[in-house]
Amino acid sequence: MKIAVIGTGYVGLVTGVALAEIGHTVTCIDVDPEKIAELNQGIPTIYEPGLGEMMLRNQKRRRLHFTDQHRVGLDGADVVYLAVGTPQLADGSANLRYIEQAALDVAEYAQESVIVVIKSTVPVGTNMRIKQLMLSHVRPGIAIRIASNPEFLREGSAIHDTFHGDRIIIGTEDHETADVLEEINAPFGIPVVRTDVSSSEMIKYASNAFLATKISFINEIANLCEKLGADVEEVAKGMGLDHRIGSAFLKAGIGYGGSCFPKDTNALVQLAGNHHHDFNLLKSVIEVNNHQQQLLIEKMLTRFGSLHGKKVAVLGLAFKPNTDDLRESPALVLIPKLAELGAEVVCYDPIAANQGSKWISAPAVYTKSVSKALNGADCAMIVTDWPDIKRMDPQTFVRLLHEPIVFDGRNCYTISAARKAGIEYYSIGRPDVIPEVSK
Ligand SMILES: NC(=O)C1=CN([C@@H]2O[C@H](COP(=O)(O)OP(=O)(O)OC[C@H]3O[C@@H](n4cnc5c(N)ncnc54)[C@H](O)[C@@H]3O)[C@@H](O)[C@H]2O)C=CC1
Ligand SMILES: O=C(O)[C@H]1O[C@H](OP(=O)(O)OP(=O)(O)OC[C@H]2O[C@@H](n3ccc(=O)[nH]c3=O)[C@H](O)[C@@H]2O)[C@H](O)[C@@H](O)[C@@H]1O
Repeated sequence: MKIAVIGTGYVGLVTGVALAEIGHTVTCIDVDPEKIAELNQGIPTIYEPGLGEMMLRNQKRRRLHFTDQHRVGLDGADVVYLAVGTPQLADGSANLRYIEQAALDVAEYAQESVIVVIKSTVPVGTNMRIKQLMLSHVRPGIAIRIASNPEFLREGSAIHDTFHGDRIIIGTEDHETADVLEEINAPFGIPVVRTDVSSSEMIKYASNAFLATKISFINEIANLCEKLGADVEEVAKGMGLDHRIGSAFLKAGIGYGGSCFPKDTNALVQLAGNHHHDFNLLKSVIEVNNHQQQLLIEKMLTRFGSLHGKKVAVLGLAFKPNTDDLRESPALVLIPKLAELGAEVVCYDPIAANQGSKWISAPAVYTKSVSKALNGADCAMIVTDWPDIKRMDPQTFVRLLHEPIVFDGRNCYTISAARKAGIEYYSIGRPDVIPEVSK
């Protein structure tokens, strides 16, 4: 079975590498020649634990190839995965320009009948529209079979998720196509769920929207806990033990970010609206998240009155640990706001520090040294729960900050550890810690 993957972003690259690892011959295609040049030198273009070694291994086995030429990559392919971006348009809906172009690329170069698998997250109905688009452009006699096979990997644990996923969803129009895809995926040993194309497309949006809902729900509970003197970590633990609820995605914080939850929740609201369905619940989830991203600034203003002239050490830029991805990171909201309020900002991130100035135009200094960021600052703001930040002794704040005042958007330390260290500590959904001397 010869497989082509169009798009070598997060999903395309991980899909291509994983399919090669389980024994298939895969060619990954991207329009970006620089990306392809790096990949051909064995350099992974994304930061993802475990990806680099697996990629190199399969390049050496000659099972994994990269090209910027669609003609070369699609030559003789039996199955083509489309894994291009579906970013958000100004109105919140999904931009399908890239997936349409990728489909036209397949139609142009397909020499024989082909199965086209859409991995990208696309609104319900897109697979069938893409099929029609291809059929109207392929040479006569070539059959196109379509399959929706949404991706559920998380950045930072993409390789683990791909090999240990909970399910593989395959939405097709016919059993034969589903048989082929089930056979391709069999070595993963993950349960396969066969369904129709539209339901498969909806499973992806509904899953992301539900996870985002869990996060906004626990964040609302956290905000209420602060007012009522409860501790959200205790509440989440107590709730999560009920297996009907589950403990995952109940970590309160400064809101969800990343390339998918924000865009996919907006796209689902738009999709619903296009069909005269007002998705009020999801609108509230988004609203709660937007407010949550501002919360640390509100806490700082309450504490200091004004941030003018304050030196703030921002710990973490990435939208979550183990990735250098800043897409929709709360840092993109918080850093410009701090600068606007007159604060001097120094940002630390172990991996994403050099991305800072590419993403954020507000004045700020970026460093890969946590002590450089903290040294002499008036307070620290924790945006990403990187393991090294979580493992750090809270005494470090006492040693390095001008005053040991910490605003923690990720609840990295226990209340007792903060008390013991003698720091002034404001976290999410938990009691504030004010040392006696600061009172
Ligand atoms: N990033 C993630 O963690 C996840 C993403 N998804 C979905 O997967 C899709 C892809 O997301 P990412 O990998 O993050 O996208 P991305 O934006 O990082 O990468 C897309 C790649 O496709 C290439 N490309 C665009 N048009 C092309 C064409 N016609 N031919 C060849 N290459 C082309 C671009 O140059 C780029 O390298 C999106 O729909 C996203 O919602 C789903 C699950 C997880
Ligand atoms: O469609 C996608 O792109 C992917 O979106 C998410 O994956 P990802 O965005 O990589 O990261 P998550 O681990 O889900 O975290 C997303 C955001 O939610 C936040 N989060 C997560 C969990 C939690 O309990 N609390 C919380 O605030 C994280 O800090 C992060 O900002 C989903 O988890 C994947 O299943 C999905 O494939």
